[in-house]
Amino acid sequence: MSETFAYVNGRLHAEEVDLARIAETVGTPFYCYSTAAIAQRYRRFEAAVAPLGGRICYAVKANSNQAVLATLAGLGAGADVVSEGEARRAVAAGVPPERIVFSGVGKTEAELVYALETGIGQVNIESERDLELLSRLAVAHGRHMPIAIRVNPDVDALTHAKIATGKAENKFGIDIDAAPRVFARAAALPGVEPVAVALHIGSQLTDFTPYEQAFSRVAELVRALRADGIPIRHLDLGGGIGVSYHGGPAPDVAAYAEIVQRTVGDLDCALLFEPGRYLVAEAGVLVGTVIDVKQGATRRFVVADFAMNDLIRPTLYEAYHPILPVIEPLLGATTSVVDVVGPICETGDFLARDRALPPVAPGDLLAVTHAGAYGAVMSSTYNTRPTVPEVLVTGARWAVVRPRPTYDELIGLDRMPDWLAGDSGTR
Ligand SMILES: Cc1ncc(COP(=O)(O)O)c(C=O)c1O
Ligand SMILES: N[C@@H](CCCC[NH3+])C(=O)O
Repeated sequence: MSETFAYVNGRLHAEEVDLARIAETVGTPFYCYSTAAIAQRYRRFEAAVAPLGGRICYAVKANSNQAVLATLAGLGAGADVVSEGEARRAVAAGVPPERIVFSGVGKTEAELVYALETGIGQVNIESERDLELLSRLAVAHGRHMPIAIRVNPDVDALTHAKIATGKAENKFGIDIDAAPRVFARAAALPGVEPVAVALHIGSQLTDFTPYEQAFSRVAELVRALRADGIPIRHLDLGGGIGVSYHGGPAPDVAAYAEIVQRTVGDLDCALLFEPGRYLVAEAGVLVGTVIDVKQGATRRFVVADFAMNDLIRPTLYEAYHPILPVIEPLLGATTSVVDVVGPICETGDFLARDRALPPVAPGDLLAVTHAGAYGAVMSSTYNTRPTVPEVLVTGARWAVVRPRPTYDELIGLDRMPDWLAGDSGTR
């Protein structure tokens, strides 16, 4: 857990704010983010990569709340986006368009037009179709777009299969062996200027060996491209640095920077990094209330008011998130092994399985930690549960940065077709 979440007088705080106080006001469940934790991670990453000439474009997908984006923009971050929606979020939060990189498989024509009209700084090309379409649209709009071509280096990122992106069988990027041909085509096309090689091999990397392999392959490619007369000036090395969900030593960003230096440091390229999880995962907790504690025939269940629709990572990736009581347990309290589950009608609705927890009772507050990345952004309203509100803390101040919708707002998103609405409806 981040050091900015700690027990103070036996109550879990986010910086100087008592989480139980937020719960009284906002109700549960809610996400709570710490500005200090975000800033600390950002500065740590920046200190490691700035000496290499590296810039940071925060991967908006990890947590796209406007207040989080504005916090990171205020620290100097650009943004890595994968949809027009994310680009619009970044711009609205104050990220200058020229500091936005537009990545992603399957960009639509409308999204590329948006990128051109908004002055987005760089588009990362993921296919030959992307390239041809962007060139045509750029010419039609009288624009000139710097591009990176994202290569797929066929490297095993040694992470969960659902979040590995750099193996040949994954949908991402262009096969690295085909890259020289695609770069040559890009150099010949009007409206686009291939200036960078991009890659992103996966998420939640804790062993950095795959970076070493992938970056070495990219260095070889850059030398080959330059020999072909294509002046690569930038490298976009993606994100993926993991965090320690189990509380062990955190993956060391200085060791990562050392690999970057060793593999691509002599290419005289400006470097761009797209960290997401590293900057925000440990900066967030999901707080909920225990509704019930029930003993099944073979297992004991702690049923809380947070669920898989609020934080889907345990269900989707068998991910481990620590869970702490908000009121500190007595020293030496005995623990028992429980499943922490939500109220959703799915067997897969769990936040933790076989977890040793101190005694909890209905009404107690629990905090799921390391929940700042891929938490709220992946939430849904399944079972017609209102999306979980988000709170941002700084020092002793806090604010709701995304309110919980009312049931009327939630249900009111639906529309009745005329044959069901009003007097003429037949039911
Ligand atoms: C292109 C790209 N860049 C950056 C990221 C950020 O990844 P992470 O949150 O693992 O740093 C992702 C997601 O994995 C991505 O797809
Ligand atoms: N959603 C994933 C990370 C995906 C990264 C996107 N490229 C997670 O929660 O771990």
